[in-house]
Amino acid sequence: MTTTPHPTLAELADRATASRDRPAYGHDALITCDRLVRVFSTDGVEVQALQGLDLLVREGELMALVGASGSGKSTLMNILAGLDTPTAGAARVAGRDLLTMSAKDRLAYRRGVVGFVWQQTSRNLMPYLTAAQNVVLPMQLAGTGGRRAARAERALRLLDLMGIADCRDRRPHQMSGGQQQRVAIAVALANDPAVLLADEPTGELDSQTAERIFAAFRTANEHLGTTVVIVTHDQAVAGEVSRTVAIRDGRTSTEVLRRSEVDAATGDERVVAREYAMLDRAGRLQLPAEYTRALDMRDRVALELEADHIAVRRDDSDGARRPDDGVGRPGNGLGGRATGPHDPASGTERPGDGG
Ligand SMILES: Nc1ncnc2c1ncn2[C@@H]1O[C@H](COP(=O)(O)OP(=O)(O)OP(=O)(O)O)[C@@H](O)[C@H]1O
Repeated sequence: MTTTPHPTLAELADRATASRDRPAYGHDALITCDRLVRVFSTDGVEVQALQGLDLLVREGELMALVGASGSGKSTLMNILAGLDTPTAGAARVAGRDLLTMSAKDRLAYRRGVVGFVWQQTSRNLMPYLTAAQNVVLPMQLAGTGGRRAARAERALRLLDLMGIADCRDRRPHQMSGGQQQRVAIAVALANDPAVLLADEPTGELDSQTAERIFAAFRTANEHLGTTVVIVTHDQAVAGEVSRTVAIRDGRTSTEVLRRSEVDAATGDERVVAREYAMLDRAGRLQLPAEYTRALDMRDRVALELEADHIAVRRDDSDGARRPDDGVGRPGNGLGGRATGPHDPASGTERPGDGG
């Protein structure tokens, strides 16, 4: 639609209808985090663990979340698991509003809608129960899975799917760390959850075992259709999924999408990975620190709208030119706009903080 400086009433009505009919943010996603904020206050000090995080996960996805220590990954996982509540923003999982759920709904959510696997193998399983009994337990608590024999049968099927049927009568201390994590995945799947959340599930394991755990998540995703979100530091795991979302300073910053491409000439299949920056609904974008450093961009940059892209250039205005600049690169003067770190339109953002 073209915009005119003085729209007619009819044009205004058309615009209003167009924006009303536009689907809401995340309307078709299984997980929607919309400007999610979580502030912790301890001893009068406030920590903003999540600072307006946006994330959409579609049904049936198997994706990874990565980020430096303290970036907010566990905080997000605890919220999605229904163990913690956000301070502000919106979070919906499989149609449940995580901010307004009652205590009763929250319990039902934790038992039936999400399953989780934690890093510490000991946190996932009851030490005095066998593998099969551990898998039956969530069904007993939720009153699902039918009669006793049906629950036992389902437990065995899940252990079999995870490739550890032979461990069914063993207690956790009689299994390896990798076997325990695969039992933990079976436990998390017991009530057929919509989403499986895993926080560093391979953190305590060697790389070969980690590979097997990842294969178990893939099996759950492919055979049962479960949506899987894995927080990981493990580059190998991150490299195996089709989408990796990076969290930085409590916000989603970049996304890597991988897809297979067949080389037209040789017929060989290869995986192509491409990194994207996240553009939020206020139009904010974080530039990678290595890009801004390479071009010595700081404080403010000049933007130019081109036919199919937006150019971001170093601020070469007279006031900003530094003695060591050497070559000046004046903009073309066609509609260039400089934005600063405190542009009123962008709130209090620091573009590309290098953190
Ligand atoms: N219960 C809490 N009380 C106070 N601050 C907290 C609490 N939980 C987390 N934080 C703080 O919130 C920030 C994000 O923490 P979080 O555990 O989510 O990070 P993370 O990305 O999971 O880190 P790691 O990879 O080390 O587990 C950190 O600064 C952390 O110190």
